[in-house]
Parts: sequence; C-alpha cells; structure tokens
Amino acid sequence: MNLKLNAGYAAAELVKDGQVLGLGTGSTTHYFIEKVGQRVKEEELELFGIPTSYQSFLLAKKWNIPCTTLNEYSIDLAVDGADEVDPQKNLVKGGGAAHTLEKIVDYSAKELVIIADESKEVEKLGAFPVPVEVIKEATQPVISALTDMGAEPVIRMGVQKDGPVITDNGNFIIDAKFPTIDSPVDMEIELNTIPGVVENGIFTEMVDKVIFGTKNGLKEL
Ligand SMILES: O=C(CO)[C@H](O)[C@H](O)COP(=O)(O)O
Repeated sequence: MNLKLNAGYAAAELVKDGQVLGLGTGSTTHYFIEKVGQRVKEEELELFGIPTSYQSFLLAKKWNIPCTTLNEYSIDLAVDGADEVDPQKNLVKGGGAAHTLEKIVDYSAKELVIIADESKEVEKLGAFPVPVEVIKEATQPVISALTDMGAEPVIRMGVQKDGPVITDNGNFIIDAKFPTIDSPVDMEIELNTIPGVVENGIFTEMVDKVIFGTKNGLKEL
C-alpha cells in the first residue's frame, strides 16, 4: 500500500476549477501534483501552480499545469509535505531543502493542507533535526549560535555530489538536532534571529488540515 500516494491523491480531490495552487516539494507532493495533472487533462481544469522548488516546477511542467509566482497571483490552496507533524499541527519541514520558499508559499495561502504518511505523526517535534538555511558566509557563526542554543548542528552534505547541499536559493543547509523542542513557536522565532539564517524548517500556526495516509486508510487532523 502506497500511503504517500493515498494522501496525495486525496488532497488533489480538494482542488477546484479556477484555483491558484501552492505546490509543495517532496515525494508525497509528487503524487498530489501527478493527480492534479491528471485532473487538468481529464476534466479540463483551468489552474495555476506556484511551485516551491525546481523539482515541483518541473513536475508541474510535465503535467501541463501552468506556473506563475506570488508576485502575480495569491494562492487559494497550498498542499505540502512534512517531516514531522505534532498534534497542534506544528511541523518540521525542509528534508528536501526547500523550506524557505515552502514557508513563503504555505504562509500566504488562504488554505494550507499538509499530506504525509503516518510515520510523520509525532507527539513532539524534534527527533528530525531542524533544517536551517544559511547564507554560505555565515555558516560557522550560525553553527556556533546553534551550538550555544544546545543543538548539534551539521552541514548537510550532498548524496549525488561531493560537498554541501546547495539550495535553490544558492545557500547551505545546517541540520540542527536539539535535545528537545518545548515551544515550537518560540524556537521558530529564535532561530530566525540569528544573523545569516535565511529561514528555518519549523512551521507553526499556519496549517488548516493534515491528511495522513495510514495502513487503515486516511486520517485527518
Ligand atoms: O519539506 C519538504 C521539502 O523541503 C518536504 O515536504 C518534506 O521533506 C517531506 O518530504 P516527503 O514527502 O518526500 O517525505
């Protein structure tokens, strides 16, 4: 059973003709975009997508979903993935290094739906290290500041390339493992006060609905 596909396809059924969609990044939103693309073809829907990464842009292009930007249109519905989801619908995101544009797109959407398989549901955020996008020149100062905050920070390395991962914005990612995240809201704000931090992967107070694919069917938060 493909739990990510089930969640992604369910979210695609929420899409209405004429909407502007925020297109999240990752292996779960892959299925959302795929199903939206099929609906565009079969039902002749007129939609616009606002992608959160080159990955999503290319996928939207493959499925003939016309793309635009936030400077032209506002978003009716954004659908995005997550690395962790807590009971208050706070998230850790950025496993795909796209969290900066994802946060901008998700935050500005009238409605934000998160899709994930059941492994992403947690009681408390923090087992997944918090991705922090940094200006390259600020890497060591940010690592020091994160260490002072109690984290174990590591520069994310490429899998198919030597050296650090470079984001779509030309920056590095530092993955910061904290012993505990007691207040996601405070942590999200504090991380962004470190000079050189572009954006961090904690998302609070913006999710309307979560759709989990589980072995027993769909579950909504
Ligand atoms: O935040 C993200 C990318 O920056 C992804 O949405 C998150 O990593 C979940 O990915 P997947 O659906 O592949 O598990």
